[in-house]
Amino acid sequence: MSADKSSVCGILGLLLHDPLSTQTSAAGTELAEGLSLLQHRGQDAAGIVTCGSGGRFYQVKANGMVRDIFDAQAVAGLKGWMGVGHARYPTAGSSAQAEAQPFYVNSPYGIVFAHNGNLINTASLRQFIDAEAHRHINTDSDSELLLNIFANNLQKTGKFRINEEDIFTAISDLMKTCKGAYASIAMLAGFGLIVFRDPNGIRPCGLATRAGVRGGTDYLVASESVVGQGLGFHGWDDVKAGEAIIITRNKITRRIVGQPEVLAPDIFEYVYFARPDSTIDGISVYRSRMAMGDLLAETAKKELAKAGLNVDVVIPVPDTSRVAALQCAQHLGIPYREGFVKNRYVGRTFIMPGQSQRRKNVRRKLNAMPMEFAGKVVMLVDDSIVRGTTSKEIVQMAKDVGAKKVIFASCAPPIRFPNVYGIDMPSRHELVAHGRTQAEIAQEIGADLVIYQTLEDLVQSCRQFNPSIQEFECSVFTGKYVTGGVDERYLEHIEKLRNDNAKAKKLHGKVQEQEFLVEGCSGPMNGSDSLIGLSNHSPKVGPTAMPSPNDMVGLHNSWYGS
Ligand SMILES: O=P(O)(O)OC[C@H]1O[C@H](OP(=O)(O)OP(=O)(O)O)[C@H](O)[C@@H]1O
Ligand SMILES: NC(=O)CC[C@H](N)C(=O)O
Ligand SMILES: [Mg+2]
Repeated sequence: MSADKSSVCGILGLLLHDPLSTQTSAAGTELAEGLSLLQHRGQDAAGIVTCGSGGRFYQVKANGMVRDIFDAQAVAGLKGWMGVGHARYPTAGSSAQAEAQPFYVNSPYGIVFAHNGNLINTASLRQFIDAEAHRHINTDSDSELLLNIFANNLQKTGKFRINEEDIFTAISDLMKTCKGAYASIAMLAGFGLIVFRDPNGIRPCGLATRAGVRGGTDYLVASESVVGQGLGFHGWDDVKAGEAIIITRNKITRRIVGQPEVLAPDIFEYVYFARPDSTIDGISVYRSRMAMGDLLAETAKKELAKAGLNVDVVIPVPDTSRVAALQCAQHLGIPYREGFVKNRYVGRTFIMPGQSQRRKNVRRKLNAMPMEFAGKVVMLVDDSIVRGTTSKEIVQMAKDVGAKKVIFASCAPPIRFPNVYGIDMPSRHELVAHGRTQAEIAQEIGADLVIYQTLEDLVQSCRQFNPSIQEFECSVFTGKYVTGGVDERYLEHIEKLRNDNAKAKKLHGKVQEQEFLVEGCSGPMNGSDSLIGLSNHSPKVGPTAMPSPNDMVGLHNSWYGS
């Protein structure tokens, strides 16, 4: 993962009570700010859609980083009192701009939709949507499918105006049909926000409130609590597994609609994805990483004694592992040193399919300080070893600057299986631990010894802060998928999508698509874009591309503010 940093998504929803905000870009401004606090979750594309007077939607979305897409001009066009945002790293379909979120469908009622997660039964859903629901799906994105299942369930009521019961029933039916992970936010034109989390609550999502500027309550929904804190919201509350929440200007209604509602949050959020200053399902990410360091130290003590090694210094692999490495060093009573300095100005290298490019990128990103390594037995601590690209390169760098011996310790157990719930883990054969013993992994990355956290200790690092959580989603370590229903055919399918060759091909396709756009033709469009023709696509190519806000053709809506 080192080349792309994160490979999950961030979702965000905001509803302001202030009636005057209908005419301003107050919500759009805060959404852009909030999205920048979720940037670590996905750097491929970002989008915001707001809803203004008359239920009209305004949209800005593009490939690239939040700060590049949402400049003052873009934000100024995002008018309205509520909105939805998304920062994307694709796990299904491609990274084409047409698959950037939020998605939109005009029928019924006008729905905007953002999704974090991944569906595992897309083939049968696609068949249903096509053959039975007769709805058009224009991309390979699973999120567009999820939106259309939701829209179809609402449409089935046949009502001009739906009520809360109808919405809860639609989501309950969706949860029976859609398998996989989904933390989702839907915005109904002129009405409000609808939030739901799959029956295992695999991906994180919570909400918070604050007093509105002219009275009433403002609502925020986001993947991580850090957004609430950053925007001045209080009382962070996680959406429960299988829960659906309807938020309007005047009221919030919550109900568990999914079965079996066994919370099993993805443990990798704590290991790597989430920001340390977030709390997810009642567990501080920071504290869980400290605990990972403590428990890793216990395992390290045993393994080092077995190998007859005495460590001189503990060095983290920046950034994520710092918290755990410091704690591990303290627990072992061994000095902690920042032996690697990270160049924080190396931006994301836009989609890196090749292994050689990834390796170069590690060297560009990290630099070793010789005095911390020379003549020493060093223990490097990282949060996880995925492909082994970072560890291999880093071990070599440590040796190049004179380390006597290099021990590599991981806060997570060996990763041997792909993730199917919204993390773009590489294909099995690209995982360095797949089919290798611990000794073989050490040999592969060039370390004198590799130490892994046990799964039991990793679970304990998180669970001790919220013992009510009975289960965590740990399939990347165990191959056991919490939802069931992941068969070998599906795994083969995602392997084909995720291996380096496939990504290289996609990249090629993307370049072609961009060239296509330069010539002024339209690329693939998602639902809404078919209404607004080309305007969703930036006429420019490259990271500086900046779309102008689009006035999406919204239905005139009498729910609010028309
Ligand atoms: O085995 P690999 O395939 O190399 O992947 C594992 C590495 O990737 C991540 O770091 P990254 O540089 O993405 O982010 P960070 O700065 O948050 O640690 C993670 O923290 C590991 O260091
Ligand atoms: N990482 C994610 O949550 C991605 C969401 C969705 N599956 C997509 O590919 O756009
Ligand atoms: Mg790292």
